[in-house]
Order: sequence, then C-alpha cells, then structure tokens
Amino acid sequence: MSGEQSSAPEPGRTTAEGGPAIRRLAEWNADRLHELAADHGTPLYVTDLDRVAENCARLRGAFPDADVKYAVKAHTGRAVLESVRESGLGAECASAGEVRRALDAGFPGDRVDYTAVNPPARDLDSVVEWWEEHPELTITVGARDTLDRLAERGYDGRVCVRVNPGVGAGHHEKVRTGAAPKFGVPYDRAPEVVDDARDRFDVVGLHAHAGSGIHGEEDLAAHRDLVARMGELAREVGDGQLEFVDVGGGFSVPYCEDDPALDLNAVADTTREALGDVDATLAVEPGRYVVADAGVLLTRVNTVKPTPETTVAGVDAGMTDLLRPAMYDAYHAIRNLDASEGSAEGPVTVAGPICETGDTFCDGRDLSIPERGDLLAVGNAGAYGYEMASTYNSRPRPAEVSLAGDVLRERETLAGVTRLERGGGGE
Ligand SMILES: Cc1ncc(COP(=O)(O)O)c(C=O)c1O
Ligand SMILES: N[C@@H](CCCC[NH3+])C(=O)O
Repeated sequence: MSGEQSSAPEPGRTTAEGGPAIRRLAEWNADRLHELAADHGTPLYVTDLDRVAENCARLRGAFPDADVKYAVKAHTGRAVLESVRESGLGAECASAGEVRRALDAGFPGDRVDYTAVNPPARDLDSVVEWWEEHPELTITVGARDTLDRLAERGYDGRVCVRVNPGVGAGHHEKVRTGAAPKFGVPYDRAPEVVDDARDRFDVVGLHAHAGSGIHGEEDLAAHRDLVARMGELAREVGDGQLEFVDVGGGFSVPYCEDDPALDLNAVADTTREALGDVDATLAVEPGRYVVADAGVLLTRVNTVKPTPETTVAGVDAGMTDLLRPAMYDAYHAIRNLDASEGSAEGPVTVAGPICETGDTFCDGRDLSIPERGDLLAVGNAGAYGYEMASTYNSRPRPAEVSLAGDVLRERETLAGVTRLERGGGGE
C-alpha cells in the first residue's frame, strides 16, 4: 500500500452525522500516525473517538425506533464508553467487570444490561450488590439455574430471557453463538422458562444473538430467520407484556480492502420487517460495528528476511497484542506507512515476536516490501484488539492513544506483568 496523504479528518474534529459507512485503512493520515508512534512507541493502538461517535450516529440513524446498546466487550476503554454513552447508546455487558466499567463511565442503571453466561458466583454477587444502587439494570439469563441463583441472592429485579434461536451466523465457527447449546434456553422451552421467571422477577425482554461478523447474504439470511423466530416467540409469550425484544448484534465491517460496506439501513429495514408486529421495542447490541474501524494497531519492522517464497517482515507486535489472525485466521489490512511510490511490491509475511507459528498477521500477501524501521498500520483493530491482548511470552500489553494524542491506556511494564506473583513486580 502506498503512504499517500489521506483525506482523513484532522484530530479533534467533531461530527454529528454518521459519516461514511467504513473508514478504510488507506484513509488514516500517515503523518499523524507517524507522530503518534514517535511520541508513544510501538506497538501502539490508536483510537479515533470521533469515529466511534460517527458509528454510533449511523447506528441510531439506521435504527431510529430501536434501543441500540453497545456490546462493551468489543472495546472496554473508558474514553470509548464515554463516547458511546454521549452518543445515546446503552451498554450490553458480558461480565460483572464490564457492568462496573459501564456504571463508572456514567451509564445510568436503566441503560445497562448484564448478559450472564454461566455466571461465576463472584459476578452474580457483585451485580446483585450494585443492583441495590441501580435497581433499573437488567440481567439477561440463559438458563433456569441462573434464575435460581439470582433468586437465592434476593434478586427480584428486571430479567430478560436469552433464547437459543438455533440459528448461527458470523465470520468463524468459534463466534457463531446462535446455534451453540452453551447460549440461551432452547427455543421450544422458552415459554415455560418465561412463565417461571415471571413468578419471581420482572420479565422485561427476550434476547437472542446469532453471532459475530454478520456480513454477506448467508449471514444476513440467518439474522433474518433469527429475528423472525424472536417475533413469533414474543407474540406467543405475551404481546404487550414485554418492553423489548433484543435480536443481538454481530453487524460487521469489511476487513478486506475491496469488500463493500454493510448496508446498515437495509439490514435495519429487514430486521424490522422480520420481527413483524410486536408490541415491544426492538433492541440491537452491536459491538464490532461501533469500534472496529475506529482503531489501528501500529507496529515497527525490526527484521527483514528474504526467503525463496516470501519476504518475512518481523515486527514488534504479535498475537499477544492482536489475537484475531492467530485465533480465527482473521484477515486485517496492513499498510506500510513508509512505502513510497516506487517501493517494490512482493509477497510479504508479517510476523511477530511470539514463539508460535500462528503469530503471523499475514502470510505471503502482496505488499510493498518493508525495510527495517518501517512503520506498519494494521486496520480494523478497534474491535476485539486490545481486549483480547495477553501477556503470553511475558510480553507487556501495548499502549493505546486517541488520534488526538491522549494516552488512553499506558504501556504495561514488565513489573506490571509479574506483579501478581510471589517475588514479582520488581523493576
Ligand atoms: C450476546 C452478544 N451480544 C453482542 C455481541 C456483539 O457482537 P459484535 O461485536 O459482532 O457486534 C456479542 C458477540 O458476539 C454477543 O455475544
Ligand atoms: N472475539 C471475536 C468476536 C466474538 C464476540 C463475542 N461473542 C472476534 O474477534 O471476532
């Protein structure tokens, strides 16, 4: 890819409107990314908070009558959560920790949903404790056992019943939750679970989620089937008695440079149509769509090794910083921010410092051949990027800055990595 000047807006701008449906990697301003890498080092996550707000605005525009909740797991950073809250979205949380983050970021209790999947006792204890102060929060429950465990703790608040719709979709089998028995009560048993829950709790909603990375006809058809099934169920279990029917998130962005962006308005129209006539608010809970194209990962080339098949560009980021390629064979666009017009192109393998073959961001991809010291940007790193980072190989986690230059997450130190072990935490 070329290092051309981009048409990206300058840092600090604010936009009320939704902006274009995808921000491609080529549109990030190369000079600005160079400055940030020079100031903060690499590997470095850069997050454009204005872009987060634009994505939220586009979602609200496409689903004007729906309750749009942000799936916090995609990016839990405080600044992102504040931007999402200011944009009017709610918070869908996957753990007590995420609930705490949402409350701390200022989401009012009635905009916080906790989706409890096989919830550890500690999580239930914490959320029930916080419920005392935030009685409007909602707990989404996918098993009768979870209802019992909530009742044992004295909880009698708002409950949403998660249903397994038997319909999965998404970019990889590991993220197609909709058909996996782990998630939700079986569709046919949902009415009896709702009845049981009504005896003990304030049942306010139904929930289902097909999976993550919905893109393309097949996935969209699965999403439509899921929504239609949820519409049927909502009519069966008592129209008018539910506040909302949550049909999940999963809306994707194109990861390959040439793929078209999702037509969100069309998806929203299809969703409404498939739900049919239901006397309850439609709710959706996208994560990736809000943050994916708002983030890039910057990494510096430290080793260039020609081989007969490919040029290996060794970089200072690895699967510990961005796990998606190793875990899902996920494609992320890569741009050499130092490439010039005449740079030679060829098959390039971008690989990190971790002792695993899977620690490879791309293998034999046609890119401008890097030189040692070049800065590479990895696109769509805003969703499930930093969140899935680890300290494997005793690698401190990377830093994160906003495009405007504020430090959002400090770079972890080696002392930080060892701080929890006996004798650890030294310099
Ligand atoms: C229950 C639930 N809701 C929402 C999401 C958000 O998915 P995505 O980030 O793909 O929109 C997920 C992740 O797949 C999920 O498991
Ligand atoms: N972590 C996944 C998405 C899973 C969402 C959680 N249900 C990814 O990076 O694509």
